[in-house]
Amino acid sequence: MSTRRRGKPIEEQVKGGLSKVPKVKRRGNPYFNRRTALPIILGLVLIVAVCRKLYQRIFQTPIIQDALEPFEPSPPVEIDPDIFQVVDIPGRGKGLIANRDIEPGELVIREKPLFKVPHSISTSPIALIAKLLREADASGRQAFLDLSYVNFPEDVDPEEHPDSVALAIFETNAVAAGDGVGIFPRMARLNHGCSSAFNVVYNWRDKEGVLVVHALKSIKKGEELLTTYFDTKRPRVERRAFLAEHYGFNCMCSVCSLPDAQSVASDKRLTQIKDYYGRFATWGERNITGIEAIDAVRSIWALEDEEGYRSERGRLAADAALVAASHSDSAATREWAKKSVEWYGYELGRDSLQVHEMKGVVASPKRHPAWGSRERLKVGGPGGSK
Ligand SMILES: C[S@@+](CC[C@H](N)C(=O)[O-])C[C@H]1O[C@@H](n2cnc3c(N)ncnc32)[C@H](O)[C@@H]1O
Repeated sequence: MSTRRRGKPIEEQVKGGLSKVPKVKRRGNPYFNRRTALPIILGLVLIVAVCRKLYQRIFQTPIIQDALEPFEPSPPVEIDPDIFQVVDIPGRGKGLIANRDIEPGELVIREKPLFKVPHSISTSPIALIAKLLREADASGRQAFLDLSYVNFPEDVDPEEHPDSVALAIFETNAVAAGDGVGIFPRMARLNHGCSSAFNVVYNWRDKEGVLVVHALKSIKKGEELLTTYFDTKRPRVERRAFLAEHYGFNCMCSVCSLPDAQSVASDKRLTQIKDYYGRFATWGERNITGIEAIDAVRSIWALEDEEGYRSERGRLAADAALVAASHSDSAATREWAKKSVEWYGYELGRDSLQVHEMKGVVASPKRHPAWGSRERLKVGGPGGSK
């Protein structure tokens, strides 16, 4: 079907209509005409460039890109091969147990995908996964087939339908990896915990083509390493329903098994955190002031401290730095950027691109790309009053 609009051809419309509109006479400028315009513009560009250089020299505020070397992934950090062991855990299948105390920010897994499936595919997923498995080497294929799976129809015999089993394994274990979804057999043994219960976070690094897992909190020897399978900032009843449907288990993590009164208090905090995130986002639409936006960030931080929720803080502090920079609050931009460096460091690694970028903001707040894009305002740093 044609998408062209019906109507008179444009020439006819112009002929009959536009020619009748009286022409507005252009005012002539004796100093600014076609002949003089180019040299004037070039002159202005030159003056601006010279002023900018002078300004940078006087105030020593090199732009972020100049202040730091361009980001290059550092050589892989060596991981202690015995940092955890894979063991059977009653009621959870296999899981990872720390063999020693682990510090926040420590790298525990760095893994290339066994294979990746793009977000949009033209063939059937079952056929694609079967093909990718055939292409994997024997040990990779075995590692994949050893993984657990759920939600397999009871009336179907797995022995007779190996391709359907492969799809179920994929659905139970695949995680986001840039432009696709990947299988990482070592990481896939991580079990789930909600809210304050998870202590490691995984993250895909596009430039390196690897998945990294860092400790978000200190983990004691003998403790289980737990990640989170989804955004758990919602009430227990909803979390459990989601996990039962998608992962086939009734969550009994330390947060889901809190006594009722404490669980209600935790649910309330998680809901409030989510609401404050929603409020914070409205600063983008100018519905709240920069001061109110920073207040929302402080409220999130305080509620998370109470809850023991530690994730996403690098990003939150980076967003607060953006608000502060937009309102030209240099001290606050730097303080929030410092927080961001610290928390991105735990969650994504001290060698991550995000830490590198936020170090640039700490070094030179006024060179934040959002600097001065809103009215001047003292919004305050993380230590300011609520
Ligand atoms: C990605 S796998 C994790 C590793 C898995 N336990 C194994 O043995 O390979 C996901 C599955 O692990 C189990 N699982 C994960 N977290 C759990 C938890 N907190 N409690 C019970 N089972 C859990 C569920 O069966 C889930 O479908």
